[in-house]
Amino acid sequence: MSVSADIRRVSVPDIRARKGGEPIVALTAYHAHMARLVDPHCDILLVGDSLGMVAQGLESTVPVTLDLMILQGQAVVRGSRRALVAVDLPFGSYEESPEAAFRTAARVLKETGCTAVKLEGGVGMAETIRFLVARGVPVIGHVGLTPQAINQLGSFRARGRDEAERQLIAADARAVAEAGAFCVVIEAVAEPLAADITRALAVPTIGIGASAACDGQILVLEDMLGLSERVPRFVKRYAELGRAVGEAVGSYAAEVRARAFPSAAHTYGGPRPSGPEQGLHDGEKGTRAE
Ligand SMILES: Nc1nc(=O)c2c([nH]1)NC[C@@H]1CN(c3ccc(C(=O)N[C@@H](CCC(=O)O)C(=O)O)cc3)CN21
Ligand SMILES: CC(C)C(=O)C(=O)O
Ligand SMILES: [Mg+2]
Repeated sequence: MSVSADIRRVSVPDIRARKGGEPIVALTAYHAHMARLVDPHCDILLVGDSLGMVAQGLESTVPVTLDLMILQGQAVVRGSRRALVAVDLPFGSYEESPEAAFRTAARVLKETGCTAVKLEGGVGMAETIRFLVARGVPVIGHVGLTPQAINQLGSFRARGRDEAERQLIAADARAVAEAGAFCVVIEAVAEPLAADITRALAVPTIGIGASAACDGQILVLEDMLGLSERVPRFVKRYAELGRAVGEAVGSYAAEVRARAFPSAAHTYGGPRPSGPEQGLHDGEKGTRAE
């Protein structure tokens, strides 16, 4: 029997209640296997549209489709049990009208089983956020650097570099919070602005390249694991998994070429697989939910 049946997911009120308290830990996840590994440590798993750049090799998040977000959202919900799962609404799926946004968000909630959606934008999206929240869709706001606007912005640079732009970003954050967003992602702004916004809002702020002044932090998982080729300057690499993958695959390739793999232990009709070489299989058995 599963011991997990009584583990309740982090809820929207749980996140709201973290304002000014213990920092919120969030990471992106796109796949069931990574969700399973990350879930025990996180409050929020975001199925970010950055998956288009990280997993699809795209130059920006603009081409990411709703169908892709739903497929990966399903995988992350299946792979997790504790964290709140939120899914990014991709470019073109929500901006046209509050009604269009609701249809999109309803599909995401119904087809993935996630708890919340995230959408980019500030003052211009406040009416849409109010419309969604009034109809049972929890919304995470996203202000500062909004990557879906890359064609207007020109580059993924830090935002709020002059006072006028800082005022606009602060107004965006206030507008999405007042419209009912239960937390707000602030991307790529300097600490004083992030601190001002965090003080001004009644809901938690979650920073990415927005300093320790925020109520929580989020990073793209592949970036902090050392799997991404290039990372924004605000990323700290907590592991070098890219190197580990290269080494493992190099060993495999060398053994295949030398006919050292597969040995008898990994061949049907040979000795039963057991011992330290089989550690991966043993380990998986021990942590399965069923
Ligand atoms: N892998 C990945 N990680 C991310 O954090 C991320 C994505 N992808 N895709 C969507 C957005 C884009 N993001 C980015 C991407 C690059 C920088 C960056 O390196 N900025 C440089 C300046 C780059 C320039 O001037 O063109 C900087 O120093 O801030 C910042 C945020 C954050 N998001
Ligand atoms: C980095 C976060 C905030 C995001 O929007 C994404 O991964 O798409
Ligand atoms: Mg995103």
